[in-house]
Amino acid sequence: MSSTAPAGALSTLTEEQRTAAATRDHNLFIEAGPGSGKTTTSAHRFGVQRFDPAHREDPRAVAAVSFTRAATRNLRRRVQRLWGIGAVTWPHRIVTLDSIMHDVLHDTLLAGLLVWPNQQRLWPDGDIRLDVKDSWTSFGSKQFNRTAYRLTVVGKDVRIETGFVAERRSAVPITEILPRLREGICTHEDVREVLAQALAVPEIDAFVTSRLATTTRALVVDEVFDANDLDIAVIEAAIRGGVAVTMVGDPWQALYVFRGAKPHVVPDLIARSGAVTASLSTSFRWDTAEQGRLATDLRAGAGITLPVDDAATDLKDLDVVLGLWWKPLWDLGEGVLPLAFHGFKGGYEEAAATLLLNHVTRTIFDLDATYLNDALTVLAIQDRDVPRLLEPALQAVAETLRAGDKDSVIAAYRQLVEVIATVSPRLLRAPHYRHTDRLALIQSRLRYSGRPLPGLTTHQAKGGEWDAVGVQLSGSEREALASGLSITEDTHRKLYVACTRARRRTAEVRAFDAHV
Ligand SMILES: Nc1ncnc2c1ncn2[C@@H]1O[C@H](COP(=O)(O)OP(=O)(O)OP(=O)(O)O)[C@@H](O)[C@H]1O
Repeated sequence: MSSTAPAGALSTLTEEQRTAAATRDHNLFIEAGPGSGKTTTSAHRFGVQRFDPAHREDPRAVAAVSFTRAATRNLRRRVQRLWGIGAVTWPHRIVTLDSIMHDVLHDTLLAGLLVWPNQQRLWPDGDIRLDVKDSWTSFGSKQFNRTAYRLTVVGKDVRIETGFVAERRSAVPITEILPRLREGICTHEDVREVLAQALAVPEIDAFVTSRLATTTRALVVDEVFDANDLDIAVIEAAIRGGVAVTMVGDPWQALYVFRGAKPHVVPDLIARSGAVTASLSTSFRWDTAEQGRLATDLRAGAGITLPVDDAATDLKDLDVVLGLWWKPLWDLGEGVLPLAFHGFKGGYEEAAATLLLNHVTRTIFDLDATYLNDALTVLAIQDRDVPRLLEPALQAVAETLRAGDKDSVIAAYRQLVEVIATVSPRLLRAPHYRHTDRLALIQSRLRYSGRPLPGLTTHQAKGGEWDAVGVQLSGSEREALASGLSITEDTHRKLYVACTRARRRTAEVRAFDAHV
């Protein structure tokens, strides 16, 4: 294994970026606004620490974590481009924080500090292998029901508690879940639940701290303002263990409050860690004075009004349209093709339509539909190559839609049902407007005379940049921009992220009838 870093990897950085990437300060906080090179600098810092000659013989890992797979992939790609493929060979790695949590829980079970339900029978030779899934939907469809379960830590035992919630809601019934839990299968959510309780036990907390210290010498935490309580507890355990922790983020771009992110407590974490702050003051994103001014004004809380583009006529000047929600993006008309119908709910018909949407977005934009993986999981399709293998069959469905009128939607739906039956055990229901409506949405985009623009929500756009960005706004979002954004408001931060993705120009996009 080579320990030599590519020469001159830092030469393209500004003085500020270079200092942040190469400083010998043990704990570091890299603070910066949009486009100032946070990801670029994180990728450099990862390599500097990975190839540090002082640690040539050190067996411990340099790790970088982010909160989403997309952000992790982006950082890994940049590190490999800068430092070569060998930069992330074992034990060094760039993974989601969920993956670190899984490792930590696994080690805690292996050390005998926690005992999984049915552990003796499951892994009699002590070779513990939890099988952690994204969700339960690959094992059964969501149904309206009241059954619920929770994993609790009682002494050393992980126990399964069952019961009922007050209101029926769409969820996989626990009759599908309980046998799997006893087979050592669980979800990332379960891992988090167990770990959060386990870390309250001083002996386990001490074990996790020392485990992190003995396996990891440096940790880069990307987008630290998206951390929730458990994330913060694990980062803090690493700091206590003496791991060199670099925290990178912009408090204005914290978007994951719905997943429990606590952007307001991160400054305390940084203060407690004794991290030195490195600020990156120059943004490389803005190619026009207008876009630079917009970003500065938004951050200063000044009111702004975006120029308005007509969704019927002006889209050709844009590269992408962003919105806070999926549905209003579809409402902009056939010139915008969003990468998802709505937040993924887990139905079979929805998953089938998502596979078709993915075929269309791949063909037109070379981009995956946002919930492709969820769709494959729900349809119990293990082979991730299936979307590629289905291309000719899905193209035939798309042709039926493109060539036909409204009535062809039902024919296309039946055709799609047959295609899915070749790769999935799930049975799709007969045509119903709730299922065929999604195909009608795709049909209008296929029949559009021009090339539609991709529509993304702010969450998908985070970390991305384009020349010209259209933003879809509701009345209250427009008013929020006009009266000035506040960093403490979740919606305002989403608007801030949407309006700071463009290099050259940001415009509001409205459907034609919204003008009158
Ligand atoms: N020193 C530099 N010289 C030239 N271009 C740079 C430099 N640093 C970063 N860039 C470019 O600036 C753009 C933004 O960089 P990057 O994505 O790292 O910023 P960021 O702070 O992570 O952005 P955001 O917070 O908005 O996601 C990229 O196109 C990157 O290549």
